Amino acid sequence: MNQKLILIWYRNDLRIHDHEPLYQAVQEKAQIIPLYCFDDRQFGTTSFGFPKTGAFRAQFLLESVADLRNSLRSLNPADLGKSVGSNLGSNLVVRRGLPEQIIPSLAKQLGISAVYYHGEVTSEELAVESALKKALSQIGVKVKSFWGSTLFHINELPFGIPHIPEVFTQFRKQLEKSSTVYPTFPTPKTLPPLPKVDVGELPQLADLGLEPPVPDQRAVLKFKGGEAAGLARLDHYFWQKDCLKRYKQTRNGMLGADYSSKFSPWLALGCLSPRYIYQQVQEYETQRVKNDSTYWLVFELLWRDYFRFICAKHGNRVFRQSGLQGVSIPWKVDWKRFDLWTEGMTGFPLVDANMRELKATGFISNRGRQNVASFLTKNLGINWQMGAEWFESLLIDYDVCSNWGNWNYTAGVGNDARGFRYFNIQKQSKDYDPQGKYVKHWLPELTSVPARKVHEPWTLSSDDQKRYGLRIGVDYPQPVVDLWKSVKQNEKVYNAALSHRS
Ligand SMILES: Cc1cc2nc3c(=O)[nH]c(=O)nc-3n(C[C@H](O)[C@H](O)[C@H](O)COP(=O)(O)OP(=O)(O)OC[C@H]3O[C@@H](n4cnc5c(N)ncnc54)[C@H](O)[C@@H]3O)c2cc1C
Ligand SMILES: Nc1ncnc2c1ncn2[C@@H]1O[C@H](COP(=O)(O)OP(=O)(O)OP(=O)(O)O)[C@@H](O)[C@H]1O
Repeated sequence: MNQKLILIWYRNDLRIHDHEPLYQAVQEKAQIIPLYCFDDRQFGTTSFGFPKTGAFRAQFLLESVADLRNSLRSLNPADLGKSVGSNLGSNLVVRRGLPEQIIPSLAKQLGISAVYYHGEVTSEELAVESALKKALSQIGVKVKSFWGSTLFHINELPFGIPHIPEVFTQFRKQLEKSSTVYPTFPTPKTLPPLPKVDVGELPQLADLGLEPPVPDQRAVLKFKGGEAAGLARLDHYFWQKDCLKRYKQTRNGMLGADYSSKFSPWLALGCLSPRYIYQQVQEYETQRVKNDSTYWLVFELLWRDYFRFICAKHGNRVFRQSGLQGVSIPWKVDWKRFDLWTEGMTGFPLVDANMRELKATGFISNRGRQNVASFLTKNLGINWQMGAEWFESLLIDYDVCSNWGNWNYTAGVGNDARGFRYFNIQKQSKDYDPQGKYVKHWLPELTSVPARKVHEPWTLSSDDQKRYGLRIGVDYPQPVVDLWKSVKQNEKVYNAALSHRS
């Protein structure tokens, strides 16, 4: 009898550890073809005209795919056993184009009997899945979709998708009470060799129409894509530097490598599995310490799960201007002010430092994201979708559900109807950057301004401006709005929109 031939379609699951489709195919003693397709639709433009996958994201993706190929293929025998996945004896087939065309054509050419992959929940991804299923069913190829991106498996939810609680706390409490995290799937020790097939070259950034991003020495971390780098980051954060025991106290920081885990880019592309992180947290709790901080990292991973399940529940609502809540707010499409925001030229140092960091590195902290998103929507009253698309283009940890879900929240169109909430930028600046170290890191023009003035440079007298070598309106901008007045105006608009809701 001919051996079964299974194609593993890699998507946002670029790893070999805790990978159910790969594990299953090995269990079935099948021949295996791992495939990654660079889908041109992901390299087009967003509705507001930004590159859908910008250069930082694309670079991180290319590194991750290259690392997966390394893990899957035969390396130098001297590397055997040195790192996860070295010398598995297979390879990664790489193609560029539409998966729903490439996979059926490979299936015909090679006699593939089944295609296994991790399913997604949002419309662009689902559309590809259904086109693929249709094409494969026409040629009699079996398709099997697995659930694998979250900490809690979909089968472990104490409620069906249509009944997922809208409010995070209810979601979390029910899960914590009655669900368990599945153990990780074992990493295969070896794989069958690839059948004869052209493995294909990895594209370069230029092939994807992108310029290589210029590295910025001020970045929090030299992020490198791939499972090996993701596992190394975990080892560093938990085991080498012992940072997990202080995570809850440091997680709101903005400066430096270790205030938070920085796992998000690897999680977004599936280089790290959340269940593996969970297992390591448990190990840490046994070997080192169990405290609020070790709990809190898992708590944050639950936010990630929550957004994914909420997207599965609500479909395209998360992308719509009226958001999950369905509230029509007359958002502005003010390109002039939007550009000041993206360039970090609003005149508010905390906002500007974060926006410059984002543009220069493709990453900013959670504290930063909340503040800049609040400023765009609650102070400038600008359409939150423009902000979400800007993040989509730039963030190396772009995760469709976490990004659009969090933007829904900060814009006040999410499903936690708690009214018009906003961040007081001046208070946030003083609370989270009391010495001004963060803003000075990204805004060198403010270097000599003393801490007590650095978050409100517009209040400097002309003598002080001379003393600190800073001309407001020339070297650093005047504030683009009055913080207080703008928030009050937008609150009125928001409340009026809510009261007109049917
Ligand atoms: C407007 C906005 C947009 C965002 N867009 C994204 C995005 O595209 N991708 C993304 O992964 N996160 C997004 N976040 C959530 C959060 O800011 C990042 O996950 C976090 O900053 C990543 O850094 P870290 O890995 O060091 O986080 P840590 O503090 O170390 O947290 C550990 C992990 O928990 C998860 N997590 C933490 N906070 C959140 C949250 N609020 N929502 C969902 N998951 C969370 C992440 O997977 C993170 O890696 C967004 C937040 C906001 C306010
Ligand atoms: N993974 C993704 N990343 C970013 N944007 C996405 C993703 N998946 C879907 N979208 C966006 O979601 C939007 C789809 O929402 P929209 O409600 O306009 O579609 P629709 O065709 O009207 O949906 P429906 O058929 O449910 O009415 C599109 O702009 C699409 O690009």
